[in-house]
Amino acid sequence: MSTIALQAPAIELRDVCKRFGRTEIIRGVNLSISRGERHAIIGPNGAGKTTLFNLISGRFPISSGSITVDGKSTANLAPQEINRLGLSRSFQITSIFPRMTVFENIRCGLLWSQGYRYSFWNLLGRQKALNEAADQLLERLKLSDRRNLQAGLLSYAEQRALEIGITIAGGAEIILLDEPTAGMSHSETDSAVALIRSVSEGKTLIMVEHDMSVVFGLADRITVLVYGEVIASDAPAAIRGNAAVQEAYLGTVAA
Ligand SMILES: Nc1ncnc2c1ncn2[C@@H]1O[C@H](COP(=O)(O)OP(=O)(O)OP(=O)(O)O)[C@@H](O)[C@H]1O
Repeated sequence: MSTIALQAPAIELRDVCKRFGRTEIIRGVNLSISRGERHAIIGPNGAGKTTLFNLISGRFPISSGSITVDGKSTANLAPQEINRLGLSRSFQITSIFPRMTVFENIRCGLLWSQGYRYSFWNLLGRQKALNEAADQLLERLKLSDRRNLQAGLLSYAEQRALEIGITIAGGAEIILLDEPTAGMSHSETDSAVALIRSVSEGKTLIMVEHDMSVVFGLADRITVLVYGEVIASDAPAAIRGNAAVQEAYLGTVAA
């Protein structure tokens, strides 16, 4: 790896715009996220947070501007190619396989990240190293005792934990989590925060989250998006004290 690449931010967006038809949803976003940073993107409903994730992860092409992951341009790259640059994302809606066991879901995440597809399942499923890696990950997720249960039978919070596991299974250095604690009780949220803290240790974490206790408890830096524009990007204390942010967003939620 070159020195330039070593110094590059994990993610950099320059003047990124996204239009759907004539509507401009993301309007000239500049954002630089350092390696190892835990970064939260907050803002009112419809501000464009998920769209931003979709642009970073390559689900949608940008209309103009540029995005780099680890110093490399993602222009014209498919989501799986961006994934191979070391970026992995979760979705707002759970994307687990409900009829497969918890163990099989994790093993699937590991296989997928290694570039294999389901047709290789049986052949590779016997591999001892793969099974061991899956079991280790289940332990980190505190789901070992659910190993052989159909994933669809897990509690909602456990399903979200499993999803985080699938997201990190490939060892990605940059993890994008979309509303990881949505729909959870206080105690479930506390467990999810502990899990996210542990799995993102030493990695770059970017999350979209509405729960301000999660945001202010986890993030090193917070970006506030309003109507597709960044109105502030700063340390949590500065965000909390920012009058424009208070007016546009924090005044309306418990922070
Ligand atoms: N594929 C699409 N086609 C057209 N419009 C879209 C598309 N995806 C999102 N939008 C619009 O872009 C705007 C931003 O949506 P987005 O889901 O990114 O907001 P958000 O900040 O994540 O909101 P929330 O907090 O409610 O999840 C919305 O007005 C939405 O209707």
